[in-house]
Amino acid sequence: MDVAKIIVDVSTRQTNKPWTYQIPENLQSIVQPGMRVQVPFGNGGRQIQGFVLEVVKGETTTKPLKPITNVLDLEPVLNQELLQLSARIAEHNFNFQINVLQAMLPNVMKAKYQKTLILLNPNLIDDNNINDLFIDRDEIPFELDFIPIELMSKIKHYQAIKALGFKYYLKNKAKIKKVKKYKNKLSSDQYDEIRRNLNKNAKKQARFVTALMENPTPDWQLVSSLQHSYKLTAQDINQAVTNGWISMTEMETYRTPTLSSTIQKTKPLVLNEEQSVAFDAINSALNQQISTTFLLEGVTGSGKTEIYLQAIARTIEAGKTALFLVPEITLTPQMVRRVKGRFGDDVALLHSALSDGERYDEWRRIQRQEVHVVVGVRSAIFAPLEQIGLIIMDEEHESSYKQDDNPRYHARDIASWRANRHQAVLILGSATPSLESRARAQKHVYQLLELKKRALANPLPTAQIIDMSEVIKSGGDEVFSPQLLDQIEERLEKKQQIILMLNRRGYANFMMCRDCGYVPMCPNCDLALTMHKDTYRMECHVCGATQPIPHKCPVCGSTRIRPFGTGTQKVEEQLQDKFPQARIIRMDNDTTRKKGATDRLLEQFGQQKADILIGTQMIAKGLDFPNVTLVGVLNADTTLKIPDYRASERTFQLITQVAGRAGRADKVGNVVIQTFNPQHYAIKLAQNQDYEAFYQQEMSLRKTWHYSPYYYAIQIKLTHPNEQDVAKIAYKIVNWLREQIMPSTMIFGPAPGSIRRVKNRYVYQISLRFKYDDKLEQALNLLVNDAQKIIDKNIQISINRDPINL
Ligand SMILES: Nc1ncnc2c1ncn2[C@@H]1O[C@H](COP(=O)(O)OP(=O)(O)OP(=O)(O)O)[C@@H](O)[C@H]1O
Ligand SMILES: [Zn+2]
Ligand SMILES: [Zn+2]
Repeated sequence: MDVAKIIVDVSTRQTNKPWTYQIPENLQSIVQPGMRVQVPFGNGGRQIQGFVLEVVKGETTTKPLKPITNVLDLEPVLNQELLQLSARIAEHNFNFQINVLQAMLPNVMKAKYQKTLILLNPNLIDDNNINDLFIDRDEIPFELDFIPIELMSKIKHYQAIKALGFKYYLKNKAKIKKVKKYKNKLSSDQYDEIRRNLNKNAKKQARFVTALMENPTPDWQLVSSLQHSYKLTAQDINQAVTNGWISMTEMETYRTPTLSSTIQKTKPLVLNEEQSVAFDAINSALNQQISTTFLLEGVTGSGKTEIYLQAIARTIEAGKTALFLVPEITLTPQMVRRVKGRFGDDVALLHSALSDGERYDEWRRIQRQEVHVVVGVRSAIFAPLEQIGLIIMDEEHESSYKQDDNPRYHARDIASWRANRHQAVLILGSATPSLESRARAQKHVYQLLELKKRALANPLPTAQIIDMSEVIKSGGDEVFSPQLLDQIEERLEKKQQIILMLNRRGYANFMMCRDCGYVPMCPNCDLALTMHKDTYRMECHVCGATQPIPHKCPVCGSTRIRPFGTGTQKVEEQLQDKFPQARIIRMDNDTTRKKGATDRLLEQFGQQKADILIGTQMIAKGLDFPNVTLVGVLNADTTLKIPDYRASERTFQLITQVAGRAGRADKVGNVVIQTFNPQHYAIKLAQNQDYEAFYQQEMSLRKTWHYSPYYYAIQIKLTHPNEQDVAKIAYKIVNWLREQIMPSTMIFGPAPGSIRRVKNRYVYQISLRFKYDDKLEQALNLLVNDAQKIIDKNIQISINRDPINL
């Protein structure tokens, strides 16, 4: 018998393994590894989606096997490389393999299920309300729109006596977009004759036939443009088909993402000396086809992007493909322009601002090997490119490369695995590399390439630190220091542009009663609710619970209940008050929510339709506007207060990056850094953009405290509805682990989670730190897969390697 090993679409520990199914006769020549299939699962005969990992011919089995119901693809959607990668990622990060497989594909290829209620035996039903449901049909969708909730207990009863039953459907959401196209069927002479024989009043038809006569169609043409140009209705077109004037067909088309304006074609620049040295090293690795990882450490504005582009060009010339990762969608519009400007339609885009349909179509262009270059965010690391010659990770230090939620993974690990498999070159680029990458370069695991000067030999901006406690002591403004105001005024006069950043990371926009200190909290989680002005609600960022914004304190009745901390919108208002003539663009979550908004706002700023760009950390990276000469960091230190050992690193990176937006072309740039911690080393070293000094200092602290990159970290999170139980279980697990893993591995905790309760479940954490432990991965996979069975069925365990938030 032919069988298939299949990963099924059920995310539980018990199902997280390949299941064996029989391949029925009619599917034997079709089913291949990497295809999505429909299979029955469990006792209810429920139909679900699965991924074929492996096909085994002529297997002898003792047990009867369930057969595959149907295939959902005619060709594999995942190749061998990605199938193998999915297993490796799942194991390394303690994920369910199904979640990894799904993350590798566009959203629309995820299964969508529908459940229906069916009438099995009408004779057994004596309830009129139930009978009414089935008056004109014997199957209805099992949804509240169709079934009143008060009938549920009766439905359960009839289901028990087999009068009613359920049926499950698996739907394919992946829709291919089609367009109508036409071709002429006749010769010019024939059209001419038709035209002459037309009735004198048939003016429109005459126009139509003339158009066909004068426009020969060697290829299929869009019907819509014909309709548009000659003002024809769908009926006119159908009539023409019936008359035998044209033939018509439906063809597949791609939904291509558009930008707000056209992209200028660009040519390679002549590299400066530092760039040439770096490029030559990369180029020779590309030629030798030996998998090499480069850390390209280049100060802001040093021209890293130009090196990427020229390396991509070489890769394409060699007949290979390139994968270019960028951190966040905000960075993408400018970067996309630069890549598309060089490589045009040879580029596919994968980022979250695309619609589902566009994403699916871009993915299919890659899958069919129609493009050589893919630009995308984190999940684009799964792009189904073959023949990869080059992988680039721009701003490699960015925490958004780590997916901290199911399925967990770090794009950098995957980039390195894929580069290895393809004998490809991997470039990690940044002005402020992660300490982990910089340390690997120190040990020659990565090859370090440095760009110490800006591309146009222009100086780095000079920066000034302002002590905000001094400003406030002398009666100044909390948001704008006099020094910053002076500089803004000066730039406005000179018609130069300004970028202001309000650092909101680790900064909650919550409400507080000024009289009794009451803060509105989430009823399910131990967390303050955050205010959202656009929706006029208080929202919980963890569980999504919402409430109206309170106008009166529910505890003491005071009306002095107000937002705590300053939002971008408020800062914008204050700024506009001070500089009524200034044109301001604000970029934050509220103004960039709409599709294409980021691109549009940045375009406006680039065309100098505004003087000041004010925003959250989303404006800190990658922007390249020549006329910006002043950058203001309004509150440098909010990131310093995050309870995370990376707080200093994040602060240093953020300030250095945003400061680097100033003076990138021919004008000298200035930076004003407002802070309450003017003596902090992260801030002082960011002032001079001195990455190497920061690296040295931070590394010695990390060593002292046993943190990354000296030690790896893994965090185990346990949740349970009962607070005492979770604590007891946590201690049990620690004792068990002690026996399984190497003695050199340090175990911290258990301790209550930093948020004690989430979605009504109590949280406990255990942290592990280790340099090397070859028993750990296996022990943790065992724990995660079997804990519910062995320990307690209510416990939920998640394990996070190198967590972003400790
Ligand atoms: N060889 C060159 N000749 C002329 N101009 C160059 C050259 N290389 C780069 N530039 C220009 O210098 C500016 C800065 O380059 P780029 O944006 O690539 O720097 P970057 O290192 O990626 O910066 P950041 O890390 O700050 O985003 C750009 O406007 C770019 O067009
Ligand atoms: Zn109060
Ligand atoms: Zn909540």
